[in-house]
Formats: sequence, C-alpha cells, structure tokens
Amino acid sequence: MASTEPPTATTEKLPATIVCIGMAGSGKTTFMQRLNAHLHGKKEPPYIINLDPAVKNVPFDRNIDIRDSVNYREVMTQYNLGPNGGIMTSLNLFATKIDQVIGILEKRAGSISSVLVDTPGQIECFVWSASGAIITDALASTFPTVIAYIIDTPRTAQPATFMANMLYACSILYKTKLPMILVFNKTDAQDASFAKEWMTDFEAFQSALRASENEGDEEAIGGSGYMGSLLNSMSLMLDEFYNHLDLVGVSAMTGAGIEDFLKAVEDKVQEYERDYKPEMEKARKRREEEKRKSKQKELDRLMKDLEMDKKKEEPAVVSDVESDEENGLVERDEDEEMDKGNQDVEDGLKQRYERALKDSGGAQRSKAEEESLARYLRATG
Ligand SMILES: Nc1nc2c(ncn2[C@@H]2O[C@H](COP(=O)(O)OP(=O)(O)OP(=O)(O)O)[C@@H](O)[C@H]2O)c(=O)[nH]1
Repeated sequence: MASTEPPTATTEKLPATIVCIGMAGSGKTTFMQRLNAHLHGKKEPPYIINLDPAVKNVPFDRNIDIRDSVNYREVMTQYNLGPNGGIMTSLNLFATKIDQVIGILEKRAGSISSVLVDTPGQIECFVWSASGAIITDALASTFPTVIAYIIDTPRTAQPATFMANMLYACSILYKTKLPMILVFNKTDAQDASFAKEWMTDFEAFQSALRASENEGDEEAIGGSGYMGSLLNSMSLMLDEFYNHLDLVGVSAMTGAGIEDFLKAVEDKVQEYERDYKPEMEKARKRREEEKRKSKQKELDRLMKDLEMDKKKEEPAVVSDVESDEENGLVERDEDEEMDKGNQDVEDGLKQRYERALKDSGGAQRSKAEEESLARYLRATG
C-alpha cells in the first residue's frame, strides 16, 4: 500500500470513489460517459480509471487505463489463455501497481471530487478474483468507496430475472463489504418503479409472481412450480438485504436520474464513514496486532533456539567443563574464560560460536546443530 493510514488527518474532503460493476451490456460504459459529462458540466471533473483490459473503445478520457500498462491480447497469447483468463491475468498484473495508483490518487485528492472506476463486464473476473479484491480493498482503505451496481432494467422486469440480479447484487455486497447503490439503467426503455415496489413490498413481488404463474409465463417464473416457490421464499429472505441498498433509476442515454444517483452517492459516503470505515479500521488493527504477535512469537522461538544452542555448544568448546546441567550460562562462560585465557570476553558470543564450530571440526555436529548455528550466525552477522 502506498500508505496504510488513509489521509484523514487533513480536513479536506476526500473524493468519493465509485466502482461501476455490472453485467456485460448493462450500460456501465455509457453510464460512466454520462456521469463524466454531467460532472464536467458541474465543474467537478472526476478522475477516471478504466480497469477493463478487453474494451476496444472508451468514449471518454481516462486518467488511468489498464490498457496502457497491460496488453490483453499479448497476455492471452503469452500465457496461452482464453478471454476470461486473459482479463484475470491482466488484472493481476495491474494489481501489482495498485500502490502507485493509490499514490497518484492521494496526490490528486485535493483537486478532484470523485473517482470513477469502470470494470470488466465479466463481473466474476473482477469481483471474485484476488486482484479485484486487492484493488477494491486498496481504494476503500484510502477513500470513501461505493459500489454502483448497474442493472439492465428492461432485462430485469420479470420476477425470475429480477431475483437472479438481486442475488448477484447480494453476492457482490457480501464479497466487497462496501456500500452499494443499485442503478437501474435504461429507464428510457423501461421504467424502474416495479423494482422499487418489489424491493419495498414483498407482497407486491409475490403477486407479480402469481400473475406470471397464472399466465404460464415460463421465462418469468423460471419454468416450474418449484421455481415459483423458491422465488417466493427468496423474496422473503432478501427483504433484510434490500434495507442495505439504495435504488436509483437512471438513463445513461438521456441523463435522467443522474442527480438522484449523485445524491445516493453522498448518502452512501456517509454510510461508509459511519459503518464501514470503523469496521475496516478495526480489521486493519486486528491484522496488525496478529502480525505483531506472530513476529514476537518468532523472536521468542529464535531466542529459545539460541539458548538451546548455547547449551548444546558449550561442552564442545569448553572441554574440561563437567557436563553439569545445573550450571548456568554465566558459570560456563567463566570456565571457558579460564581455558581460553579470557579471550572470549572480548570476542563476543558470535566469535565463540565460530570458534566452537572450528574446534569441534564441524563434521561431528549433527545437522540440526549446524542449522541452528547457521541461523544464529545469520541473525547476529
Ligand atoms: N436505451 C438505452 N440503452 C442504453 C442505455 N445505456 C446503455 N445503453 C445501450 O446498451 C448497450 C451496452 O452499453 P455499454 O455501455 O457498452 O455497456 P457495458 O456494460 O459497458 O458493456 P460491456 O463493456 O460489455 O461490459 C449499448 O448498445 C448502449 O447504447 C440507456 O440508458 N438506455
């Protein structure tokens, strides 16, 4: 990480980071283009990052583009990968540079109001990959970060497709653990009021489901009575999950609803500060404490090894010392000093070990002793 501490010490407002995630064709790129134009119009130009290595044309200026540092086609050829493997490997390569990206964003933080991040349409390549997690974690630990889940409204207007999309959103929410806004896009083609109703009133969803069943609409209910009852139960189960989400209807094509979206971002940024940031900081402190403890454990183990090594090595060096296990280290040192003419006092422990190795002809040592000694010399050298 560029810095483990988010730059909260300053009083300036940090730019909200909006990560756009959505299925292929849901309209992420068009939405980002619209948002970009809208923010430019408000004289609040955003900072734009493109994380889709496979996209051919991006219809707006990017500040950082994964394609500048990773050649997706070459990655596919070089590593003999298919399209999804190529995207994942490109993201992996980009994730190695995330510290630099965060460093740049930190420098720009004072002059930008938001950061927009476009992601590949193959959602799982980003959300369920290690690199996706590294990138979102790095962003979220530095800036207030919000997920905008873009949904193709006309293709979600049936109970079954709606539920499938909600489950996907649910999995993203639990995977990223970041505040999420459901962006029902393409409202110029299909109004999103049905979604609002289904999310706030499960009886409305159930009656829509019943209506589809009565009409025998297989696509709407998924094709069987079992599916109908499953959807029914899921609508009850997801009720609690819906409470964590904001829903906005937008049209990336016409620009309708973009201001509502920006208002939702503001609300989610507050939620991030209130709920997510303290949790993340707790998790960070926990990780640091665990790291400190394991370091301490290692150190204790090393010290113990040294103690044991000393005990093992001393008789080989001090030939006339009785093998009296009761004797402490200091006493053995004194005996040794007599034999070696006080040489060791000046030489220090390290030289004594080296000499011990020489005196005892090395080869006589057990492998464990050799390793232990080598460890000691490394640690003290
Ligand atoms: N009617 C309508 N069409 C839209 C809207 N937004 C996007 N589209 C269309 O939906 C299609 C997909 O849009 P994109 O922005 O390329 O979608 P995407 O999610 O970036 O697609 P991938 O790059 O494949 O992930 C295009 O034909 C757009 O013109 C909208 O608000 N209304």
